[in-house]
Amino acid sequence: MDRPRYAAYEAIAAVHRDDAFANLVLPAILREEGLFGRDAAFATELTYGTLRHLGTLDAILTAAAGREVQRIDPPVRDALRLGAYQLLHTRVPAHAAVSSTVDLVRAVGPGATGFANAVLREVAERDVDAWVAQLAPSMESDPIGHLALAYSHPQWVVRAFAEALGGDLGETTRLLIEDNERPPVHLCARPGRVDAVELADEVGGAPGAFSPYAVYLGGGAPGDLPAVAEGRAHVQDEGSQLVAAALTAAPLDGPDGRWLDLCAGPGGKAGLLGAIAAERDARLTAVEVAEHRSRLVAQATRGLPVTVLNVDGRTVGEDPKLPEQHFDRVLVDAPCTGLGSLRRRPESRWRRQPSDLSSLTRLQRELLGAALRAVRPGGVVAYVTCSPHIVETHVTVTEAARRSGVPVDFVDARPLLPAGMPGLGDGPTVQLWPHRHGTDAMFLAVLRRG
Ligand SMILES: C[S@@+](CC[C@H](N)C(=O)[O-])C[C@H]1O[C@@H](n2cnc3c(N)ncnc32)[C@H](O)[C@@H]1O
Repeated sequence: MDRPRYAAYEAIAAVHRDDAFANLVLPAILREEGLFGRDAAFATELTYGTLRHLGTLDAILTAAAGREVQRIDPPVRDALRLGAYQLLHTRVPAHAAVSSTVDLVRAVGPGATGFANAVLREVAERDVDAWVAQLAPSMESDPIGHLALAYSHPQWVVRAFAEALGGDLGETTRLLIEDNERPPVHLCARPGRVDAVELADEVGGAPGAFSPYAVYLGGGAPGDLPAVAEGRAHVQDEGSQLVAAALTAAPLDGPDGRWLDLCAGPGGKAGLLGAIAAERDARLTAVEVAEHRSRLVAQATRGLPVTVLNVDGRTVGEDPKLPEQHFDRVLVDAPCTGLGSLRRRPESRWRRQPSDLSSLTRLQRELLGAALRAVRPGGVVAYVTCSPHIVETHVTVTEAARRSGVPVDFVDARPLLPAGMPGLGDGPTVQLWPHRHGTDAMFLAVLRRG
């Protein structure tokens, strides 16, 4: 059997059968199968592409099979998804996509080879645009339903994006298209260790458009880079760099040596904040509730002026290491739905549910409340999410500030980002976007305690 396709099938099946994460399970499968170079790249493209386009593929397979895709045996269903992806989204010739999928079905669901052959031949009758035209509701009658099917996102996610974009469906469409692209790897050149231009030269990449620390990697595995192994750089989306650096750019009167990161795991932003703290004689306390993630924070900040605490961030005022009114700058990079980084996690759009929002927003409010207790009068708090969902952004910030009983003012976050950055809106908060900035959709609100 074709090994790259088998590897892709195994990864997709593990995501659906075992709730695995594609970015973790696929590298292990590629190693087991001994796949490198072009074969590994092909298997990766098939896996990620199939998972991203799953919603549209399933609608097409349902029509082609004449029965709900959910009623097809799971191994055969995943093989068909992989075959349909090749037919509709790659340059693989139709006969090769069909015959390799039938071979796969012979191994994973032997009774279904005739069925698989017939369904894929039906899928191959049209291209993806013709299928969408046939199956999606019209843009006029049901724009959210249309965009969801055409660009393979759940309807509730499309609705949330459209709302955060002020109802602009043209921009929403550009965002959905961007979510289906393979995102480039961004590196963060750690200040004091390496300069972004030097790092770009060293790794054959290009300096980032906005963050002074960002380098866009051209290709290759970032884990193999000496700069990453030696702690001069780490992998981090440019948007994450910008919002972490914004906290350190907020003007402050008085002392500026005690910084706090209340949700630090696995340590990307703590790594950047720690490197900036080292240059400014400050010290960062990095809090993470999950033990294994707090160990990752310790690894990510080795050699930097960072103290890692494996405690619940909501214990400010109870834990003697987290006194109230003590810190000058506080970051709350809150747990969230992650709807702003769907490009990087191909299966996550199908896993997340609107029902996740209520427990997450409660936790977000409590953590931001704790941050407002931890910061000293005159100090600043940055609230960050990698989600643009307004319930996790504007609603959480407004509610947490209102309930905190602490006097706070919004600081305009736009001047805390590099000069000349386009598309930052009317302030005082900032929402970054993949289709506008090439970053994850990070949200940033900066509050100053009165
Ligand atoms: C969005 S992630 C933070 C990412 C991190 N700042 C970075 O840049 O690598 C949120 C983190 O908050 C942690 N967390 C969740 N609840 C927490 C709590 N009550 N106290 C402290 N950390 C918490 C999660 O385990 C998770 O690691």
